[in-house]
Amino acid sequence: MPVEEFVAGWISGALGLVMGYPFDTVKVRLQTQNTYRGIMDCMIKIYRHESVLGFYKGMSFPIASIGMVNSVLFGVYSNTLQALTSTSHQDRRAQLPSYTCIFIAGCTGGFLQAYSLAPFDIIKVRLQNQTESRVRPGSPLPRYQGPMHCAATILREEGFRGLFRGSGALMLRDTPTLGLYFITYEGLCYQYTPTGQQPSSTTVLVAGGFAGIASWITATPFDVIKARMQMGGVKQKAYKGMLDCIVTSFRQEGLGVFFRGFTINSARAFPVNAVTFLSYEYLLRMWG
Ligand SMILES: CN(C)C(=N)NCCC[C@H](N)C(=O)O
Repeated sequence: MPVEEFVAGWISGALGLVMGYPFDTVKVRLQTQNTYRGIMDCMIKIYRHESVLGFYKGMSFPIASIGMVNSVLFGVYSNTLQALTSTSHQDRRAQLPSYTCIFIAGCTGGFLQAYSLAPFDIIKVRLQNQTESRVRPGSPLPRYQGPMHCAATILREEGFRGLFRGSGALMLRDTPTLGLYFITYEGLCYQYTPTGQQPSSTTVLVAGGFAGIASWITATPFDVIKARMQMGGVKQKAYKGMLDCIVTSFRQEGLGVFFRGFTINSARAFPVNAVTFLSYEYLLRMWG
């Protein structure tokens, strides 16, 4: 089993994360809180009340964890494709496997990444949703004082299953959309690369960026449900389950609720995934 895809996936995932983290914080706030009038209002409020550091709340932990999760995604994708088509990463540049195989491999990677992501993602979302400004002497402490404290609090108050709150929605979000993610990436690289050559850096950047946009556009409705389920145990009314979350959100806020964070998700997706795929390809070529 080629392991370099796992390592390259890890590093490239961490680089992509840093690139897109401020967008991600704004997105999570828009999806789960009703106090912001839009992207600009949210950004201005975060900056005023929490300084530039507010955009990076909870980032140290995801750098390591998202790297690991991305390593599961890219490693499982590549190894599944190899098992399905008996081709290596290099062979696949000369002859594109069928889109069905790419889709199945992407969905398999997406399914497994969802469950490895769930406990880390809930911690990220809860920390990003803390609106307290920087801690000053005398000011009340935020509910969670860091990723470890957040994990321990969830375990204590909500049990082990609490760490997997929203994981069903996360799986529904990631399985099909990651199939689409890899189809878009491989298809665009193949289309714009002369036969037998490696895709240029520009092609990889653009194909990676568009793969990110295509997948996040389709992922947004379940992304909203997932974030709300994850926050369900904190301030908002607790949902009885995913269906209750969908129905209640729709009844109270209309169809538009499922597209909350759509613009920022798409804007974030391009640079994050352009950087992720470029560093991934670069590392594999360096080791290849
Ligand atoms: C639509 N979905 C769930 C994805 N495309 N997931 C892959 C993650 C890629 C990158 N770390 C990112 O956060 O965009």
